Amino acid sequence: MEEKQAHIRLSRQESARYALLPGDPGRIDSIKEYLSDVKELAYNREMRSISGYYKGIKVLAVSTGMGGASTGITVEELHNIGVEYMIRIGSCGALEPSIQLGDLILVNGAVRDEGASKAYIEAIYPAIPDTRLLMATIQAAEELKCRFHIGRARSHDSFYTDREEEIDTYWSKRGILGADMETAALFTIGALRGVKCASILNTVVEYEEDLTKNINDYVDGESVVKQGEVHEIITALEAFVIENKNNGGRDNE
Ligand SMILES: O=P(O)(O)O[C@H]1O[C@H](CO)[C@@H](O)[C@H]1O
Ligand SMILES: O=c1cc[nH]c(=O)[nH]1
Repeated sequence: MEEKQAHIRLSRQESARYALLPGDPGRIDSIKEYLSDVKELAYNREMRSISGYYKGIKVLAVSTGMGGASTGITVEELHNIGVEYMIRIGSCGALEPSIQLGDLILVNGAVRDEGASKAYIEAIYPAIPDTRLLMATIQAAEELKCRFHIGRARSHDSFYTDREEEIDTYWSKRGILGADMETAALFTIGALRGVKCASILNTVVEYEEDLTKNINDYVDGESVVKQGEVHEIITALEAFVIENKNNGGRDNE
């Protein structure tokens, strides 16, 4: 039996070609609803993992925790056990006024305003997704007919400095759609390791809305934010199906 990776506590035997990466370990429970033959694999620190099948394809779901540092560790260890495709299933605050709660952002580039990616390579290196995987997420979101936007995000390391409003205004005026904490590290470290990455963000805070405000918008009895989470999970899983088909169906069970 191969040794388990230090943090994710997984080995090659448990691995899969495809992985969903939520930040929040709690989101693993939502992902479970869409998989068959689910197995709980490990739960160490903020990294909780399951495996399961979607339309015959084996996938892992592994939470990264918050921020670039723990995301970088998760990406490295998943790469070590043979994962080739990773899609972040995240949440974000909108920086573009027209983006509504529950809208998805399919990220086509991220501002590297965090520390982890800079520990690897200078800031002029771009944080961009794998083009084909991004295209697969766009196709999947179109087929699902959910509300989505394609554009840039800003990944950051702080929530509560004295400059948050000023920073948000700055990036909002420069066409950045939303803010999260992990996408830039995922894209940068993933690309350096040859992993194909994409990031889908569900909007949980509208632009200039108070971060601590209780979210109370409901559609058909379901929170629009919860609906956005369902949309991002299905979009990512369908993107894996598209990618697998493009590769000749090599992972079909
Ligand atoms: O919901 P997740 O995926 O964790 O994403 C967002 O939520 C956390 C902050 O509340 C950060 O991790 C941010 O990127
Ligand atoms: O406003 C927000 C909400 C989630 N994640 C962020 O990074 N910012």
